[in-house]
Amino acid sequence: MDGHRYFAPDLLAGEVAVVTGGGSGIGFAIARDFVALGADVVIASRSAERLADAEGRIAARTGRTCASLPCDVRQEADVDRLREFVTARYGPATTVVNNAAANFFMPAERMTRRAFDAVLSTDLAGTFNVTRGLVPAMLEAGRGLVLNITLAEPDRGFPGFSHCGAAKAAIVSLTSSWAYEWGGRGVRVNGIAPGPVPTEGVAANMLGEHDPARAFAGAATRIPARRLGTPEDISAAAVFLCSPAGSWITGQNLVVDGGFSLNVPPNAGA
Ligand SMILES: CCCCCCCCC/C=C/C(=O)SCCNC(=O)CCNC(=O)[C@H](O)C(C)(C)COP(=O)(O)OP(=O)(O)OC[C@H]1O[C@@H](n2cnc3c(N)ncnc32)[C@H](O)[C@@H]1OP(=O)(O)O
Ligand SMILES: NC(=O)C1=CN([C@@H]2O[C@H](COP(=O)(O)OP(=O)(O)OC[C@H]3O[C@@H](n4cnc5c(N)ncnc54)[C@H](OP(=O)(O)O)[C@@H]3O)[C@@H](O)[C@H]2O)C=CC1
Repeated sequence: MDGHRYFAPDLLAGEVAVVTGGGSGIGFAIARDFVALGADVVIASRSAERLADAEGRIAARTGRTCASLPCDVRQEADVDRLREFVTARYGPATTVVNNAAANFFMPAERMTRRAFDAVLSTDLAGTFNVTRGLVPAMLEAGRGLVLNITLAEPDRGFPGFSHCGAAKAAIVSLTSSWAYEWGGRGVRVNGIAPGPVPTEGVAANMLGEHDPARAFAGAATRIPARRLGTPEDISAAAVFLCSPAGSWITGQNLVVDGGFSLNVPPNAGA
């Protein structure tokens, strides 16, 4: 079920959106639904093969095309190329979704500096690089949107994934600072904090030796809504925040998690 069926078909017409990590998981759903709702979309990540496959799947599902460009968000030169590509193809970006991320299980006492840097440079510096590259044109135009994919309450920590927790906490802080600094110039900045969504990225990088099916089933029992999230749950919130319906919302970190972050015991209120 695609999230776009809840929205007017031309809701995002006129928007030029860049979705990093748009070739897989949550980013793919956001890109697909933005395309379906009339936006011009460029998906960007490292793997050209993954991007080409995603472009094909988006065209098949929506009947509209998008564009893609290989881009490592850690590299400022790649982001410069991305800005030039988007501008030549569709005009300056009006929306950026900072979704690309890296994360893997690693006990804190075993974490090397290289492992820490691998995650911080992708998640935090990547979000900075892409936003810094694309926002000046938005400020010049007097309109724009930045949407960061974050984590619920990252200041409470993320045991086993402390590098990712630190990066996401910093991104939530950037969300507030940017929203304040750019609010008067027509640029809104928000976050979405997803709860557990069983993507391939999570299965491949976050579960260690655990069997993914068992781990996901166990996680579902700890969610008040009694189900895991879907990429469509997250893309529906992204569409809302990036549409005119969200025009007075800025500086927020919207938690979309079926109540997971409430820490309600599985049988409470049942
Ligand atoms: C139940 C529901 C729950 C649900 C839980 C709900 C909350 C989820 C919150 C967030 C979820 C996500 O972000 S999910 C997104 C997951 N997706 C991804 O991670 C994208 C793909 N990831 C990757 O490509 C890689 O993991 C990535 C880190 C980027 C690799 O980058 P690099 O190529 O620069 O890194 P490398 O040079 O290979 O390695 C750098 C160092 O990092 C270490 N390293 C790299 N990958 C590693 C790995 N998988 N496991 C251990 N260590 C790793 C290496 O050992 C190196 O350290 P040395 O050994 O010292 O040299
Ligand atoms: N799934 C979940 O439960 C949760 C996810 N999140 C967040 O949601 C977002 C999406 O996660 P999800 O869909 O699960 O994971 P995926 O692994 O599917 O997505 C990660 C994407 O990031 C891209 N990427 C990784 N490194 C780079 C890089 N250096 N430059 C450009 N692109 C890169 C990958 O593409 P490529 O390999 O081609 O570069 C991939 O498409 C992330 O920000 C994640 O932290 C937050 C909370 C929960």
